[in-house]
Amino acid sequence: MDHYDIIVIGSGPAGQKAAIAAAKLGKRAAVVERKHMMGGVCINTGTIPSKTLREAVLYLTGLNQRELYGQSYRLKTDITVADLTARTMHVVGKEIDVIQSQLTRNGVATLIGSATFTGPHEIAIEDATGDLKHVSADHFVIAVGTRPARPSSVDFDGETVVDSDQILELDRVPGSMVVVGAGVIGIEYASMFAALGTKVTVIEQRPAMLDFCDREIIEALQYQLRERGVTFRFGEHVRTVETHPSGTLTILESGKQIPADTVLYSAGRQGVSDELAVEAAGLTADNRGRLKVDEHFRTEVGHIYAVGDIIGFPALAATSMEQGRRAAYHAFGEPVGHTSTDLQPIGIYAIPEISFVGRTEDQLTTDNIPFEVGVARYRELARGAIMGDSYGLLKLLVHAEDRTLLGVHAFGSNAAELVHIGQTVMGLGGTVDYLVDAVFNYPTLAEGYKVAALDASNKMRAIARVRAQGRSLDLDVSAPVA
Ligand SMILES: Cc1cc2nc3c(=O)[nH]c(=O)nc-3n(C[C@H](O)[C@H](O)[C@H](O)COP(=O)(O)OP(=O)(O)OC[C@H]3O[C@@H](n4cnc5c(N)ncnc54)[C@H](O)[C@@H]3O)c2cc1C
Ligand SMILES: NC(=O)c1ccc[n+]([C@@H]2O[C@H](COP(=O)([O-])OP(=O)(O)OC[C@H]3O[C@@H](n4cnc5c(N)ncnc54)[C@H](O)[C@@H]3O)[C@@H](O)[C@H]2O)c1
Repeated sequence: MDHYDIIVIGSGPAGQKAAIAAAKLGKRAAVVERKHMMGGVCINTGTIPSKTLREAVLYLTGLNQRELYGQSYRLKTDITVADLTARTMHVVGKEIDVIQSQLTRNGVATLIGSATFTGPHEIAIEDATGDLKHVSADHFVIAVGTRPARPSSVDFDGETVVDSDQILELDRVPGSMVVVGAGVIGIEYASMFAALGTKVTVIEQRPAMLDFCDREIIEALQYQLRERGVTFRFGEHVRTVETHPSGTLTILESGKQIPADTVLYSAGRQGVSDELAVEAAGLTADNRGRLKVDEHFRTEVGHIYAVGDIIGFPALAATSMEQGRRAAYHAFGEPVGHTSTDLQPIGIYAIPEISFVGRTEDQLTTDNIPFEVGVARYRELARGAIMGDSYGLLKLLVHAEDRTLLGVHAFGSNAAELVHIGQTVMGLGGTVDYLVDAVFNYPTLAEGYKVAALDASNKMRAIARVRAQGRSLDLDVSAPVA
C-alpha cells in the first residue's frame, strides 16, 4: 500500500492549496479527485463558470455600454447558449490545465477516483471502472466541498427544474425563470438571466435578501434588478415545484402558483461528507454534512484536518484556499502568520457587483460604535463617466473618535477589485486621514477613496466646529459683564 505524509481529498481551492503547501515543505503529498472534477466545484460548476458566464453576458448584451451608446445597444441580438458556453468552456479548460500543471511540477501525486475512509489512517479509492486502491497517510485534509441541496418536494429534471450545477447545461435562454432562494447564487444568476432578457421572479423565504450586506447597497441592487424586470417575492416559502409539458409551476406555502419556463433552485448547499464515510475515521458530520474544526482546522481526530466549504461559513473560494494552506502548515509544524477573519472581503458578482470588507452601518449601530459615513458616487468621478457607470458608489465607515476605517462598501463596476484598497488600509490600522492625504491616479475609480474620505472628514470637522462654537458661546455667556 502506498503511504504519504499527507493525503488531501478534493482538488477544489482548499485542497489544491493544502497539497501544494505540503509539497513546498518537502512532504510527500497526494490529492484524490474524481475524473472530470479536477479543480473542484470552483472550477467546474461554481465560481469560474458562473463568473465567466457573467462576463459573456455583459459583453454580448452590451449592458455596460448602454449609458454611452443608448438603451438599444447590443453587441449581438438573439444570444444563444452556444455563444455563452464557448467562453465558459475555454476558461474552465485553461484553469484545469493550470491546476494540473501546478500539482505536477510540485510533485503532488494525483489519485483519480472517489475516496472513502476505511480507518483513521487509510482510505480506499474507487476509480471509474470500480477498481479499488488502498492508500494510507500520516495526515489527511478533507476538502470535499458541497453539492446543491435538493429537497424531495422538488422534481429536478435537469432541463426545466435545475440546480446551480445543472444551469450551465440549459439548452436555451429561457423566456421566464423562477429563482428559488435570494442567496448569493440565486442573485448572481437572477442578474445574468435578467440581463439576457429573461423575465425573472425571485422567491425568498426571509423578509429581505443578502442581509449581511450594506442595506443601502442592497436597495440599490434591487432597484437596478427591478428596472430589468425582476420581480421579488420576499417572505414566501416554496412548498413544491411541478413540471408540466408546457412549463413549470412553483407552488408557494401562501397558495400562490408561479408559472415559468425554467426554475433555478438555489436554496443552499449540503456538505458531501456522507460520500466519504467519515465515521470510519472517527468523525461525525452535522445535519448539513459539515465537519467541525478548531482554529487550526483540525477535526476532533487530531491528524485529520477539514477545510473549505465542508466546514461551512464563509464558504468562499478565497477563504478555502487560505484554510488549506494553514491546515498543511499546521500539520507539519510550520509557523503561519495571523489573519483576521474581520478583514475577509466579500464579493458578490450580481449585475451590478457588490463588495465589502469590515462592518456594516447596522452592525456598528447595534454595537454602539460611533461612526461617520463618507460616500463617493461614480457619477462624480471622471472614470465613472468614461465607463458609463452613473449608479456606482463607494462608502467608507469611519470611527468618529479614532478615525480608523471600520468598513468599506462598494457597488458598481470593479467593486470587487476596489475593496482591496480599503482592506489594506484597515489591515494596517490606517485612518481616514491617510486617504485624504494620498494622491490617486486620475481618472480612476480608486480616486473615489479620496473623495469619500474627504466627505467623511468634512462631516467630522463640521461636528467638531459645532462643539468648538458651543464652547466659545459658553465662555461668552460666563464672561463677566464689563
Ligand atoms: C454557482 C457558484 C458560484 C460561486 N461563486 C463564487 C465566487 O464568485 N467567489 C467565491 O469566493 N466563491 C464562490 N463560490 C463558492 C466556491 O466555489 C467554494 O467556496 C469553493 O469551491 C470551495 O472550495 P473547496 O475546496 O471547499 O471545494 P470544492 O470546490 O467544492 O471541491 C471539492 C472537490 O472534492 C471532490 N470530492 C468530494 N468528495 C470526494 C471524494 N469522496 N473523493 C474524492 N474527491 C471528492 C469533488 O469532486 C470536488 O471536486 C461559488 C459557488 C457556486 C456553487
Ligand atoms: N460571489 C460569491 O462569493 C459566491 C457566489 C455564489 C455562491 N457562493 C457561496 O455558495 C454558497 C451557497 O449559496 P446559496 O445562494 O445557494 O445559499 P444560501 O444559503 O446563501 O442562500 C439560500 C437562500 O435560499 C433561501 N431559501 C431556502 N429555502 C427556501 C424555500 N423553500 N423557499 C424560499 N427561499 C428559500 C434561504 O433563506 C437563503 O436566503 C454560499 O455559502 C455562498 O457563500 C459565493
